[in-house]
Amino acid sequence: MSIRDLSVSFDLERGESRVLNSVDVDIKRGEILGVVGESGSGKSMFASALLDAVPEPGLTFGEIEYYPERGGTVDVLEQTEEGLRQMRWEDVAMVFQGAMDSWNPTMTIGDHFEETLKAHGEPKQEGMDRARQLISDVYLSPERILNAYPHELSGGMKQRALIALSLILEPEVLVMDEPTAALDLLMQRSIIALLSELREQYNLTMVFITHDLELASGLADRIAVMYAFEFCEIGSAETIIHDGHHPYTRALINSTPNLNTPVDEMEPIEGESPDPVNVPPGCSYHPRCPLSEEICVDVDPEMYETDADDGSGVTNRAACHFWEDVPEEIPLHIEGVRYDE
Ligand SMILES: Nc1ncnc2c1ncn2[C@@H]1O[C@H](COP(=O)(O)OP(=O)(O)OP(=O)(O)O)[C@@H](O)[C@H]1O
Repeated sequence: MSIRDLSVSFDLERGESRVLNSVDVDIKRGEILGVVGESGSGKSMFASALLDAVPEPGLTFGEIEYYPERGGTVDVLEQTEEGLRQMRWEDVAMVFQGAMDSWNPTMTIGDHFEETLKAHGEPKQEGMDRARQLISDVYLSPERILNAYPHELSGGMKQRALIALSLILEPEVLVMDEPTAALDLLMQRSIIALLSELREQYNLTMVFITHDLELASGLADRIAVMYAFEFCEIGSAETIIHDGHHPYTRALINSTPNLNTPVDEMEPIEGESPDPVNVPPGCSYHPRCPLSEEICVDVDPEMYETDADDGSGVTNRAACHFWEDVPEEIPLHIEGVRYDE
């Protein structure tokens, strides 16, 4: 997918609320892009905008081009209702935040699979065979799950079943908004491992949205860090965790609690995340940034190339006037522990 100048705004009584501001990114076939940031930074808006599914009365601007494997180009924001309906699920599927609770309590899990197949005109027998395969792929028992009502399943089982359901129409891209929220650590890790396997097995491209940078680093090839409704840094997961060049990225790592961290070494990020109606001028992070100078108040920094290519074929970029000084000025106190190490 190629995303250019993607923005979302709401017209509020107190002014224009720009909850996604001019995001540019290319998502390569087969890659997993993690998007991380504080609560309210615009992550869900980015996810919804990718499917032109921003809640009313939000307006989405910019360009999203999706290149399906069958060839051609789909201009996502120019689709008719029917085009969008087809694209969602069949090309780009999404697991929304809190979707674990969106199962209809009066229907079995099997009914949900059947209904989805029917709504997209897919043959039932073949589709349900695929459902059984997908349910075993997510390490659940097909017979038990298909006949169960949602309330009979644990949170982790519901989430796994939901991931299976999202793949029923064989999408190429899976967008997931906080798919492991509300699950315990062990279950989070097992879902991350599962997503990794599914990517290989079904050749999926994934966008994985989370507030948890460590979790993202265990799964994603590349991580985009969101601050104030924009990407402030993007790079390989390795670079972002160990060698980020934006002060916010490093603050986020230093503020991440780790079981081995003594309480007095934890560093919560001072100040508040911005209000979308009143984003600070210049660099939006300047009011909270320890390196802030006059230029940061006056000039919105461009995305600087911080290292052309760290060997992974990924170019890392950070929107900071002082990106060269950041690693020395803001040391990482808390070594990020990657889940896959
Ligand atoms: N329906 C809406 N109308 C107007 N503003 C909204 C609406 N939904 C969300 N917002 C605002 O959009 C901004 C971005 O919200 P978003 O849900 O994308 O954040 P997030 O990073 O996903 O946060 P979280 O991790 O808490 O879900 C927030 O300031 C929020 O208040």
